[in-house]
Amino acid sequence: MTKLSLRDVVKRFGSNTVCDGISLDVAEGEMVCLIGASGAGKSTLLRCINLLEPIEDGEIFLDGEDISIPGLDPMPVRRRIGMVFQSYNLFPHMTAIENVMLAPRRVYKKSRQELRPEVEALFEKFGLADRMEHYPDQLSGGQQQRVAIVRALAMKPEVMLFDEITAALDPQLVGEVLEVLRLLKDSGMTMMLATHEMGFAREAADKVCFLKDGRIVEEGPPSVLFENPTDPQTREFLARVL
Ligand SMILES: Nc1ncnc2c1ncn2[C@@H]1O[C@H](COP(=O)(O)OP(=O)(O)OP(=O)(O)O)[C@@H](O)[C@H]1O
Repeated sequence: MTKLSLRDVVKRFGSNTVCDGISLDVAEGEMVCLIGASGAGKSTLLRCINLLEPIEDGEIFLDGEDISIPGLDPMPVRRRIGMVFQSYNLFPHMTAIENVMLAPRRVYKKSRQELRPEVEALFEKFGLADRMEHYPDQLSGGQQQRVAIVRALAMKPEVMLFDEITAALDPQLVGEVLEVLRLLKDSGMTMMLATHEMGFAREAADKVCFLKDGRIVEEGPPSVLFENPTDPQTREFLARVL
């Protein structure tokens, strides 16, 4: 079943067309990786889906419902579509678990006692059970990013968007964050990633989209896109990065 559907999405910054008519379907439980050179429009597309950026044209559907109608309250949509960024932005004066419980306490008006069992289970699931009471500066970058993912999951989203979440990490910490993505995929989460981690996209994605100048130039399963791309621009990009 299609969970997320983009139809001819156009996003401009002034005269710069950053998403130039993007159409894409993401099925329930699917992991879609957006790849492409810096400036291709990957981050902007994710930000449009999460309604962080208004779009100029086109539609975005979540479970068949148009979420891109101008003037629509973005907050209920953002509860359903979680997003994690390159910078984890945890509050430094709060422990990991307090960081994670903050939004659900405020948004769902739940008490710490009510939230704690489910939040602890998330920390456990992602290998952070012994880090719950640590402050961000007591955690490695990889652990902080995993806490940021747990924080997004605590809102019980139906779709997760990840924008270059390993780009700021030391290479030896990338693997533990990618492992979290694998676990999430195995648990059935619908996910979209902007990534430069070609090895991960190749091995874990259901579908890979190559973006160039705000357009999807080629899309398909990694076995086709990486092994036998039909588009010359895709071939040229892959030859450069692989
Ligand atoms: N808030 C903004 N205002 C003006 N231009 C912007 C804004 N955000 C992004 N852009 C422009 O949109 C284009 C696409 O940027 P975007 O960050 O989406 O690319 P990307 O593919 O995610 O690149 P990267 O891999 O470096 O993250 C760039 O030309 C960028 O300068």
